[in-house]
Parts: sequence; structure tokens; C-alpha cells
Amino acid sequence: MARKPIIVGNWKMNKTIAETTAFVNAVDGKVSDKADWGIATPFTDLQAAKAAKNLIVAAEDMHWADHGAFTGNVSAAMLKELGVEWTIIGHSERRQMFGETDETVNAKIKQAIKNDIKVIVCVGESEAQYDAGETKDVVKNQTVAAFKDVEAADAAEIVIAYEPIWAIGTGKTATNEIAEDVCGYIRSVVKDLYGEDTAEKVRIQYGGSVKPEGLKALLEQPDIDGALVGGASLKEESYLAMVAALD
Ligand SMILES: O=C[C@H](O)COP(=O)(O)O
Repeated sequence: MARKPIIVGNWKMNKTIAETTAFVNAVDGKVSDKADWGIATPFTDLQAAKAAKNLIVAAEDMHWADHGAFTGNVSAAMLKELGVEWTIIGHSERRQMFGETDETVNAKIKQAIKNDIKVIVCVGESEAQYDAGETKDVVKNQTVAAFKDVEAADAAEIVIAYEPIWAIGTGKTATNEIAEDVCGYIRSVVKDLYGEDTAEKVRIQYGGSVKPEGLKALLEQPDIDGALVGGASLKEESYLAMVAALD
């Protein structure tokens, strides 16, 4: 089955509103139909980002509760009111620095589905786990936990981002062979959970030091349907170099 690639820049804690507007003005009119192109921005930038007509705009996180005493958090309804239709959930930086667990990832995914917000869920192993040969166990456990009590029709719409933590922001990219091996394995985990049809529909991204020059070959891997891109998504020229790489 042909799955349309999805390439999303995860800005993390970068860019002001003014910088977001400048980025959207420079990039939005130039993306192609070779992929679904997007940006995940800080909450404060989402409204400015929504001026884009062609870019997916995603939050970088959201809370699992409807509302309440959760200082510093943002709910699905708040995102919906801004017209935000996507969110990242379970990025390794949230897992490592902000107490995100497999349980909160699952709760957030179910809350997103309930509110008709599409999800990019991140999985991936640490360097120590990679060195210990535990990669597949880790991504399996994270994937199974993330999809707990999620129905097949909803699961098929979820994008899974495989991001080996040792490759994030380090310049150390997993080889295409490693990335394909793990992404193919993640698809087999989805197949075990939901069957072939759902597994063939799910889009799986690779993330970790993706650069424009490596993007085309990455997407030629049969089980890699996109990229979640940090550093290389921040500069307009670099983002547009990714667009050009697929033309
Ligand atoms: O979400 C994106 C990733 O964490 C990758 O970041 P990076 O491309 O800067 O390594």
C-alpha cells in the first residue's frame, strides 16, 4: 500500500511568534504534494502557525484531562479552539525531563482521539538500551502501552515516530538499515495488535538528526513513511531543502 510521507518539523522550545510568522510566510507557499508537511510549535506560536494554509500545525504535547488543576498545561479543547488538529505525544524529551510515562502517553492519546486531534506518538530507546541490544523490546513495550484500548480505526490514523534517543540532536543518525529494521519491527507490532490492514495503513516516521540531504534515501525504505525533524526544521532554507529533496 502506498502511504503518503509525513514530514513534521518539531521546533521544541524555539521561535517566537514573530519568528513563526516569518517562517510560515517563507515556507507555506512552497511545500509540495510529495508529502504531508508540518510543523510542531510551542503553544505560544500555534495561533501564528495556523495562518499556514498548506502546513500541518501540531502542538508538541497536550494534557490527558478535559480541564482542571494542572498548572502549566494545555487541554485538547484549547488546541481545538485554535484550530490545531495534531499533537505530538510522548516525545523522549517529555519522557526524560517531564515525567511522561507509558501510562500518561496512552491517556493523552485517548484524550486526543476523543477530541478528534491526530497524534504523532514517539517511541525509541536510549543509548544504553541500544548498546544492550534492547531496542526492539523497548519500542514494542512503548508501542503496546501507547495503543492500549485504542480501536483499530483510530490506531490506523496514528503516526508513530521512531526516535532513537542517542540520535536526537547529536548528529549521530541511525543508518537507514537500522531505522528500517526498527520501523519494520514496529509495523509488525501494530500487525500483532490490530492485523495486517491497520499495520499497512499506519505511517511510521524516523527521527534523529535527519538532514535534507539524507531525507530521500530515508524515505525509500519500505517501512519509513516520513520524518520528525528537529534542528533541520528550524531554518526556512533547511526546511525548503527538505521539500526540494523530494521533488
Ligand atoms: O522530534 C524531533 C527529534 O527529537 C529529532 O531532533 P533532531 O532532528 O534535532 O535530532
